Amino acid sequence: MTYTLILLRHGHSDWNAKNLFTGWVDVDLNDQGREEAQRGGELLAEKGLLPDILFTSRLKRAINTANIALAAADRGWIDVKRSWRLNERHYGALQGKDKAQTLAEFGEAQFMEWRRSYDVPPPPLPDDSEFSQVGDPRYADLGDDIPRTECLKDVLERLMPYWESEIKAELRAGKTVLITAHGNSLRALVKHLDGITDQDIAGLNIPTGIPLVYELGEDFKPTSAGGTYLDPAAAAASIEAVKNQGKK
Ligand SMILES: O=C(O)[C@@H](CO)OP(=O)(O)O
Repeated sequence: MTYTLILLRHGHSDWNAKNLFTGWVDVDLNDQGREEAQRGGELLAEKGLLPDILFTSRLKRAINTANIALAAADRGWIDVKRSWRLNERHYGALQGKDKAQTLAEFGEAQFMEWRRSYDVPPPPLPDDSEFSQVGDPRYADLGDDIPRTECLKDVLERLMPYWESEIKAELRAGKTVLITAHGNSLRALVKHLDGITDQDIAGLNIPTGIPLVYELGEDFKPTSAGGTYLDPAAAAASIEAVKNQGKK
């Protein structure tokens, strides 16, 4: 008996196109992102991988990717659970900043430490910043625990309780689970699933809009390390593009 878990990173947003750090800022998909979501859903339908339940973050680029993909697979009716624990990593004071300008200003080592190190968060975002989420009603349940910045380790720590209690329960019940989330929240989950080291996770990037399927054993370990992208060639090209963000 294996469990089927499908991970889908949202398609391109307006801020991906503008090359800005996004984090918890609620930016919507652009036309390219909507097309990616449509293709993602078509791939699911082609392979007969039909989700029974959807988990998303509370951010509209993930919510809308899921809506479009599930409509394309005629699964728009499945139950949905949303959590801030699946949100993108809070990018702290980098939210809203241009990636190329940040690279030029701080140099490659600092830029990559902020982007991809496991345990070094960017400086915190002041509460009065236009890019802060403090006071946003959708995070009222977090009170003053709402993040002001996060490193990948912080994301893993806030994601794990949700994975353990909510997501695993649906897998255990035999449901095909779709998680539609973000580059860094999915990197955290993949790190956990594949047992990737704190060092090696720096080199792992998740492509936009391409379903990544994991078959998990009863111990929730992948039967095939790294899972399977439903369009491997498109995944490889997108991974390269994500890796090189900033170098434009
Ligand atoms: O800006 C962000 O929130 C993320 C994902 O788009 O960027 P990065 O890949 O640089 O971590």
